[in-house]
Amino acid sequence: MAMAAAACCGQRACASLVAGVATNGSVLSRKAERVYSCPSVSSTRLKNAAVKQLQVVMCNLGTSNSKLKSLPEKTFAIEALPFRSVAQQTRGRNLSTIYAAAGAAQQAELDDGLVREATVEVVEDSGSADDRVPVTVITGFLGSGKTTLVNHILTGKHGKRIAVIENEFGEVDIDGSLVAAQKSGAEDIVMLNNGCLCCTVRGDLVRMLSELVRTKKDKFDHILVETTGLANPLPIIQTFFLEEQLSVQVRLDGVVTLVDAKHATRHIEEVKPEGVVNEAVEQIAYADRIILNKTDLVSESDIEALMRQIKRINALATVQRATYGTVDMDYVIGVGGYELEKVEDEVKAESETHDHSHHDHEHHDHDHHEHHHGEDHNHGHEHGPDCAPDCGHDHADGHIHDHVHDPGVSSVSIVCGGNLDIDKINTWLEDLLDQNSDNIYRMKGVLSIEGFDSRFVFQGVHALFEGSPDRAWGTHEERTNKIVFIGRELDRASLEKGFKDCLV
Ligand SMILES: Nc1nc2c(ncn2[C@@H]2O[C@H](COP(=O)(O)OP(=O)(O)OP(=O)(O)O)[C@@H](O)[C@H]2O)c(=O)[nH]1
Repeated sequence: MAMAAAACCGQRACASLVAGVATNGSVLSRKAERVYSCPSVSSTRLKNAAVKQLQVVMCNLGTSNSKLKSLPEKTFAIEALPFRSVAQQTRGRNLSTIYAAAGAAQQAELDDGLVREATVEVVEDSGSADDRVPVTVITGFLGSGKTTLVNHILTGKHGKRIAVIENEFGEVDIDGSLVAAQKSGAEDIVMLNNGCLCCTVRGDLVRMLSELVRTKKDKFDHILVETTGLANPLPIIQTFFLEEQLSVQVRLDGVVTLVDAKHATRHIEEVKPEGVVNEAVEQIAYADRIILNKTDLVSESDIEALMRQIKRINALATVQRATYGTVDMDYVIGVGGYELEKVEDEVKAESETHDHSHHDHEHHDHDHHEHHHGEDHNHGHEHGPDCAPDCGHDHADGHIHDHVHDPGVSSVSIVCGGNLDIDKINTWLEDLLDQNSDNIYRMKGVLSIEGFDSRFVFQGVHALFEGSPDRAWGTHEERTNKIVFIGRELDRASLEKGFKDCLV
């Protein structure tokens, strides 16, 4: 599934919950089976999709007819800021762009770049499988067991042919570190050893992936990328969405992070100078799957404490204990960490493990300092993540609170029933990403929008954001909103209040 990306949209990225289309400012019933949100990433899929009916939905001011007409037949592009409803746009807040083209025949009038009328009906046919090569990024602090896991995967009985890109600093002893890999006959092991993937050799990663796919695509089914122990996963993740050419060849299947049960706490708790990232924390925060490795070296209580610490950072990823990276292949391959179809499972699993009604998330207590926003208007108490939005304190009044919130990386989950007003949730999410996308590492959610029969799912990495209508709510299904943020300096109370203010 494609993710909208800044590079391809030419503006901050975007996706659309806008499934309904409107005339005269009113929202009509949704007709889209699937709304794609990025032209470049999904082009392969789109070419294969059976477009039943497709008309121009909406056009940004300034998007010319010729631009739309120049798109090849049976392709379309949609770009939009999150959750922006047609009503809002026609009121002149021209932040979104949704445009589509499926041959000129059904195009709506576009003379002045505004939408007159539109419907979208795109039906994905069964032959429209995504044929991009999946890539798993394996990360984890120095010595956590990454190569051991790679060897385990390469020697496993999964029937997949795997290529490996291995990033090491300096000289690498291939014979030593990847003996099993070589014996197992991995399709390709490519070394990247002149720097770190997340910074100096990112261009090399792009070239290598492209080259592998271009020359040997029929020789393997999956690519593993093993990062250095000090890599920050974010630039690597972004590469898959922002490099347009690459994004049509490969797709990021997931980030798997190894955590060394013996040493991780020390690394996680290390206080870094201002502006310096703590790689161990970042690696956990961006993970889709976490392997708590080397559990043979620590006690049960240490494992449990570390589990809690990991969950506070990343409430979305599943965590599995292991020794020598021995986990089921399904756990690391075929993760679908960026697929909207998987969002529900992840968000559901998270919400089931937490009792949200009691706000029982603990502080992410490493790397903390009290965060005083001022001394002169001290409310005489501290309130942090445990403080409910309706606690009676004004969270949004611009007053200076003596206010503790978590300056580290943590997760905030919000679960609540009720329907959301599409305009309000649009605006809230858009403002949130506008103001805070640097701090919001990942977000996933399932939403219930007033007036819509279908659920809406979305997921994002910083400003990269993708959303889509999902299946219809069941007749007896409770319409519950679930949303999970992972990020830095998340203010739980403010997020909860902002979200709940969007309820009708
Ligand atoms: N006791 C124990 N040792 C392990 C386990 N997993 C891996 N090791 C050992 O830990 C050492 C480091 O493992 P690697 O797989 O090389 O770790 P890495 O993350 O690739 O290391 P770097 O590339 O240096 O960051 C090796 O000696 C492994 O045999 C485990 O579960 N238990």
